[in-house]
Formats: sequence, C-alpha cells, structure tokens
Amino acid sequence: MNQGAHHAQDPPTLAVTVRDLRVRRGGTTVFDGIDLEIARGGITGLMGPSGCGKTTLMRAIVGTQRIRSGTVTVLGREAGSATLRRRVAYDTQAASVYTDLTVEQNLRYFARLIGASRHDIERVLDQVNLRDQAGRRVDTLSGGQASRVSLAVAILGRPELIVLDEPTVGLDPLLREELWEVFHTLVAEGATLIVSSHVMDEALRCDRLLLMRDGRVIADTTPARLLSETGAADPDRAFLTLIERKAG
Ligand SMILES: Nc1ncnc2c1ncn2[C@@H]1O[C@H](COP(=O)(O)OP(=O)(O)OP(=O)(O)O)[C@@H](O)[C@H]1O
Repeated sequence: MNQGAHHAQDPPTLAVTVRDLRVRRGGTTVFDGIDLEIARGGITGLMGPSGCGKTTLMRAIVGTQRIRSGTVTVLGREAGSATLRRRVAYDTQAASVYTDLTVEQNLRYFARLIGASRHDIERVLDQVNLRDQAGRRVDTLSGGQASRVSLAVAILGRPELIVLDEPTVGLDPLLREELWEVFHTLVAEGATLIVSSHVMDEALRCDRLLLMRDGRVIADTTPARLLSETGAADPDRAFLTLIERKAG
C-alpha cells in the first residue's frame, strides 16, 4: 500500500495511530507488533514500570525512533514528517535547554528556530510560572524550575500534540500540582497531551490511560474505569490486579 495515502486517510479525530509497530533497541525487542490509537484532545497517560517501552513509544510518535516495521501516523502524517516539526513538541527526560543561558535567552533562541513571536515567549513564561526567573541562568535554577524551562520551550508555537516524558519526575508535590494545572490549561486551549509516568497516582489526573508492560498495552482505559473494573482503591493496586489477571 502507498504509505503516504495511508497516512493521509487517517481520521482527523485521531492524534496518533500505531499499527503493528516493531522496534528493536540494542539487540532487545521492545515492541513486537503493537497497535494503538490516541484521539485528539485530552491527556493520555502512558503508565507502566521502568523499561516497559514508554520512552520508545514516545520516540516513535515524535519520529526519532528507528522502527523495524509498522506505521506510526501522527496528525494524519507519517511520524517524523517535516510538516509535523512545528505541530508536535517533545520534552525528554534529559534537560534539553542551554544551562549557560538565561531562561529568556533560551526561549528567544528556540522561538527564533520555529518562528514563534515575542508575545508567545511572554505567554509561555506566564504559563509555566517562570516570569520572575526569566533573567536567571538555567544552571542557577532549582531542578523543578529548570524542568519548567524545557516545558516552556516545548509549548512555544502552540504545538497541537505535546509529548512529555516523565515531566514531573523528581518534583515535589506542590510543583507536580502546578505542572498538572499547566497541562490541563494546554488541553483547554486545544492541545493533545501524551504524558508518561511511572507514578501511578498521576494516572488519576489523565483523561485516558494506556497501561504498558513488557512492550505491550495491557489496558486502554480511563481512571474511573480502571478503578471500577478492578475494584481497587488506588491505581497502584489496580495495575497489579490487571497484571495478575493477565497472568491468570
Ligand atoms: N539505547 C538502548 N540500547 C539498548 N536497549 C535499550 C536502549 N534504550 C532502551 N532500551 C531497552 O528498551 C526497553 C524499553 O525502554 P524504554 O526506555 O522505552 O522504557 P521506559 O518504559 O521508558 O522506561 P523508564 O520508565 O525507565 O524510562 C528496555 O528494555 C530498555 O532496556
């Protein structure tokens, strides 16, 4: 089948479609034929234990992961297409900003790269609550502040799909709360978010959950359904119940 035609026909309601994706990394099979769909809008949480494939899936979605076979369609285009560059943002676990520049210098630099306006820089500074730190070098900021700089860079230019790899890792509960508020604001403005976490209580803040284990999606659900279907009191217990059910 013509790949271009296939991607172009993807329904506009879908942000991501993965079909029969196979990926190997360093001699390990991470995905051996995985399928999933993520609708536009809302926050989809990618949850699961360390090593289950969350980062690899995100890399495939943003087009930085080499794949063996299958298709990954993002906003109707093949993942990684040049036309998606400004429509899709990815914030990795590794700090992706210049630590020897100030917050504002970083934002100006990245805004220039994508053609974002001065007004957009002001918007993201307010959105991630870093206005008071705008003139400070990133290497003088706290870990939580620095991670918000890379989030600010990611949301420059109002990308339609925002992919965030463990954005709240290492943050105190207050900062995590603040970041989740930012995520919900971005969704209210029309963005689609994909957020990975292995902190199960963050699952409750998502609109939709993909629970992964060993390179497979073991549940595609919502927080309310996850709890009611497993009868568990909290998402950690619910996840374990699901694993036990799959094993049994
Ligand atoms: N560069 C690499 N070389 C070899 N194997 C890799 C590499 N990166 C990841 N892997 C393997 O791929 C699998 C999936 O890793 P991945 O980083 O996607 O998991 P993850 O769910 O994001 O984990 P974490 O929560 O720890 O970030 C793991 O088994 C891991 O060991």
